[in-house]
Amino acid sequence: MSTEVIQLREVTVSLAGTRVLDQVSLTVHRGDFLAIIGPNGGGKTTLLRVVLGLQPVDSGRVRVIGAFPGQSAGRIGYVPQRVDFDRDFPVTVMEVVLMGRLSGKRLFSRYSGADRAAAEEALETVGLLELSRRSVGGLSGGELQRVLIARALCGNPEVLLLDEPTASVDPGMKTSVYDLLDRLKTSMTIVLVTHDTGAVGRHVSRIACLNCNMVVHEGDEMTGRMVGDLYPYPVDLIVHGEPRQRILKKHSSDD
Ligand SMILES: Nc1ncnc2c1ncn2[C@@H]1O[C@H](COP(=O)(O)OP(=O)(O)OP(=O)(O)O)[C@@H](O)[C@H]1O
Repeated sequence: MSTEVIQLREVTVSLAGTRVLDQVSLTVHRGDFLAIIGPNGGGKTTLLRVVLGLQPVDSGRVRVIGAFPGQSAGRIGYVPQRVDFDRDFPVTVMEVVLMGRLSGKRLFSRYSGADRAAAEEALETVGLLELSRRSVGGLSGGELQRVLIARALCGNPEVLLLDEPTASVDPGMKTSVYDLLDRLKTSMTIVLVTHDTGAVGRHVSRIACLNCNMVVHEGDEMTGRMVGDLYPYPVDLIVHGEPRQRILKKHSSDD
């Protein structure tokens, strides 16, 4: 059985006349934990949308779990970068998480006991089971982020795609999101889009740098040179849990 779960070959995408992805090739294997980093507008969200089948490509080949993108919907969990919803809309945490079970269901069909059990398990995994009856409108940004992760987990996906899940959370919550991903990576393939250049190195198995073109680094080591090549401005590498001076010394000796 092939271990390739995501395969992009020379994929090019243009939006409003501008090339956003240029001949991007990427292979993600079963069990990988891949981080995609890159500057704003570098094409990271577009690439996830291509994998999800939400963004057609101009040219190139895309396969997701052996099928065309969009045909493996129930097997891919997606945590979007932003969710715009009316905070006054009366919907509970449990109801949002249950939406993760909608794939493959007929419209207006009821949730089963198995759906509810899966939703409870997903909420337990992200540590929010006690909030299941709360309205999502009253959640903090970090809590909402974990609810969205639970919604993605609720469908028991083989592959989890996350678009900047730590963008709006404090350092403590960030650590708890990474702890959660560390636990999940033993049972699923994870692709994480992030700007946490300092944090990813200690969690992921590979790092891909995307700025219209893609460079994949076979290893979890984030070096000053990698980051310097990617961003058009100076970036400090600060690895969580290590003193800043030690990191800067380590990475300046890489260069
Ligand atoms: N629907 C659209 N129409 C036109 N241009 C778009 C559209 N969606 C995205 N773009 C442009 O494509 C480029 C890539 O966007 P994308 O959201 O993929 O970048 P990103 O790397 O995820 O950025 P960020 O780190 O800021 O989230 C940006 O310049 C963006 O303005």
